[in-house]
Amino acid sequence: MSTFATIDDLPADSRVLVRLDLNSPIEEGHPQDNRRFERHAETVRELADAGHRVVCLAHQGRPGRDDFTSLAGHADILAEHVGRVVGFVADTYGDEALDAIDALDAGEILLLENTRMCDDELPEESPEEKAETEFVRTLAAHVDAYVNDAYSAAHRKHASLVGFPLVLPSYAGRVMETEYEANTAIATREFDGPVTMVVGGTKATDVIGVMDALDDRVDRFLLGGVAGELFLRAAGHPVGHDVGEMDLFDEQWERNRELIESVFDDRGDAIRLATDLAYVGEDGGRAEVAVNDIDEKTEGFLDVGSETVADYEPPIRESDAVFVKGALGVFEDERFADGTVGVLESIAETDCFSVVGGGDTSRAIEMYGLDEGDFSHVSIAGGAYIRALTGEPLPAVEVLEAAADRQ
Ligand SMILES: Nc1ncnc2c1ncn2[C@@H]1O[C@H](COP(=O)(O)OP(=O)(O)O)[C@@H](O)[C@H]1O
Ligand SMILES: O=C(OP(=O)(O)O)[C@H](O)COP(=O)(O)O
Repeated sequence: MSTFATIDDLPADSRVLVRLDLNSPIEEGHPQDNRRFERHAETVRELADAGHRVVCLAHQGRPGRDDFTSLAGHADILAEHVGRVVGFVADTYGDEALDAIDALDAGEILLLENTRMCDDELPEESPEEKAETEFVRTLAAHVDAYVNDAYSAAHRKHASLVGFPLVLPSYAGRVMETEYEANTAIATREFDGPVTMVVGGTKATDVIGVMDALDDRVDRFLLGGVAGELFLRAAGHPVGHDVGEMDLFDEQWERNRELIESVFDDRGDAIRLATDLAYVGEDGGRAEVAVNDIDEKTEGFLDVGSETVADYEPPIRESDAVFVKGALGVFEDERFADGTVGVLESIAETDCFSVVGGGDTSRAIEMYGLDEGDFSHVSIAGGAYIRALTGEPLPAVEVLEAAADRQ
């Protein structure tokens, strides 16, 4: 059981700052609806129905990346799920934001601009330093309480996640409560047979550190996505080619090279890498190549190949538990969905304990008509849930717990 206070403890008629995680896939500049909106809408609706004035904070993407956008479109999607108007101001803590907060009536909802557009938000610093920032001090003076519902971002020491609990009465929202409880129970669960982790996606920096820390809990790792290509590089294959403006490979390789090589040296026998990869062929369709036939780094690989999908099926079938973090390919494009969908189908066919995590990855379940009931738990958290598996505390949860002790 958690030791934080929840919104059941929130005093009546509060003006409350609520941190959500609406970080979503962006297509042609527009956020795509996903289960993060649906889940957070429950907390927001409950607060508004109870007569609180609700000021929402959230982030989208990372500066310099294509997915770094305004939250204007997010407000519309959130409103649809909540069933109430959600006002939006393109400001984080300036006069426009403060006037809109002050003008809220009971039951009204406001979403402020992307927290990462504010300089105080991102550098990872201690909660004490974050609590001193102008962003936190200014907003805190205009509200009565803080609610953190963003379990999926709780592994980040950003101002909107760790600063407010030091200066405001603080509570966990419904998503924070349920995700915390589910993921903590999973982290402490014992399994009799082999435990497998499917590791993919773009955030290699997050997953490689966790692979190292999960040394004694996971028996084998099945790799794909950007993380998988970085390990293929460590194995001497010339893969991992940056396409467009997204610097996914070279920067992450430089940053993690030593760790990747050391994890590979220590756990090489537990790590399964793709034996073939898929790319855009000359006719614009999906083409595949065996990893051993790749001589130079000329292609951007967007999925694992069909031989790899077949290779990954037996270890999944023999597992007692399978954890998924990150997609094995760019499944949003049907041509490159085979790896992600193939692995999810293999898991769905077994009766092992299974968890699928990640805001993007969990979306593949509904996009490709898989049945959520075939998985033990589908989490809207990715990095936070695998961090929880290591037993390491999440900074944003720790400050909520400390706040409850003081309240
Ligand atoms: N080889 C690849 N190159 C570029 N993007 C990839 C590749 N493989 C997977 N992806 C992308 O990874 C995304 C999921 O990454 P990530 O954010 O790490 O996971 P999640 O949000 O599920 O935690 C998917 O949207 C998918 O398009
Ligand atoms: O989407 C998120 O994490 P996830 O991709 O690990 O699920 C969170 O919003 C954290 O975002 P960040 O990884 O850009 O800090």
